[in-house]
Amino acid sequence: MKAGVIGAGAWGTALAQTLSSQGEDVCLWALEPEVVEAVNRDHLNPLYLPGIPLNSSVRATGDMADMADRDLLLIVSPAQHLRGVVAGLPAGVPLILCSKGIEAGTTLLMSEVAQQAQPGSPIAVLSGPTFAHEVAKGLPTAITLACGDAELGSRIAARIARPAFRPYLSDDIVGAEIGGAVKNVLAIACGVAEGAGLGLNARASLISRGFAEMTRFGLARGARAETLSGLSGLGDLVLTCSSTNSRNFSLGKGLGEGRPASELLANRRTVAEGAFTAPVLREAARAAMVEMPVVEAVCALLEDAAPLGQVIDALLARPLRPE
Ligand SMILES: NC(=O)C1=CN([C@@H]2O[C@H](COP(=O)(O)OP(=O)(O)OC[C@H]3O[C@@H](n4cnc5c(N)ncnc54)[C@H](O)[C@@H]3O)[C@@H](O)[C@H]2O)C=CC1
Ligand SMILES: O=C(CO)COP(=O)(O)O
Repeated sequence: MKAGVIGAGAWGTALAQTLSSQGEDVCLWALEPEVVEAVNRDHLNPLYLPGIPLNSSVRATGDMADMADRDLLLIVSPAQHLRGVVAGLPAGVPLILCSKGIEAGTTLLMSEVAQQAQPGSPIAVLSGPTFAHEVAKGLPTAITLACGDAELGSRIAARIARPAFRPYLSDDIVGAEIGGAVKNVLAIACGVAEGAGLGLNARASLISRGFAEMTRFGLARGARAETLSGLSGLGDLVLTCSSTNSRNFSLGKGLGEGRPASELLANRRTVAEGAFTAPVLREAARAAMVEMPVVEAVCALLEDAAPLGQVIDALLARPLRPE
């Protein structure tokens, strides 16, 4: 069994570590030569997953040609790079998409992008409440594995499951993807509430009303409600909206403290996907006639379109309505 992991950020490295823990031959593709060197020489990824010793069986490469002999590929690039990355892969190999986002310019989900870039490759989506450093340490984690082909999904689930890493199978790819993409934007909103000192009631309201937005949008795009209330939707929303371990929550916290988005986003090495997803989600929601006021508010702050106080006041002044 030879798996390839494409993308050696925190999540790709954690997945490579988990997979390699039970005899899977794992080859990890990294963009940065210094990551390739550090993984192969020191069994560390100090750039993206500092302080976690990696299994010596995780081998890194900077050459996509090394993926030619892999029979399973996990795609863990930032969402906006997924199209380019997938286009360079060998054809016909099952792809597990682990990136969370919606493509700018097309408003396509990652599975739709991958289908365009590699039309012959079977696709599954892996998404859920999974902080990379916890998974890499072997802490207990449950995650959704969505696949339209039940037999392939079962085989992949059995192959990637580990004693403390439990995939739950679903056939709702769209639902799994929408939960993961939307929760990142809502985590920015919850971070804003934290940074601006709005209190825990405000955070709970944002999680709950944000989940209503996620559900409205998901249903409009063909997701199933039970997927959105599962690990890849509500589960990941709760995780990401409650901890500064989340890059999206931390970004929001900075915005809530009054720091400009341009400063918070400049020169960062790690990805806060919600910042890229927010305007694309707004565009897709407007096109589908779905109201997403929390998402609209996050966009206004990211675009520096209105002062923080005004954005908060506008949300609070919305007409009263039934829950
Ligand atoms: N970190 C986490 O706990 C989790 C992350 N994810 C998702 O996984 C995806 C990757 O995130 P992380 O591993 O956290 O990334 P990261 O923030 O740790 O690292 C950034 C990654 O982007 C890559 N990158 C930068 N420019 C690129 C380019 N031009 N082409 C291809 N790759 C490029 C870097 O090589 C690096 O792998 C994101 O969509 C994220 O939402 C999903 C679950 C958990
Ligand atoms: O997706 C994640 C956890 O499931 C990671 O969240 P952040 O990208 O906000 O750090």
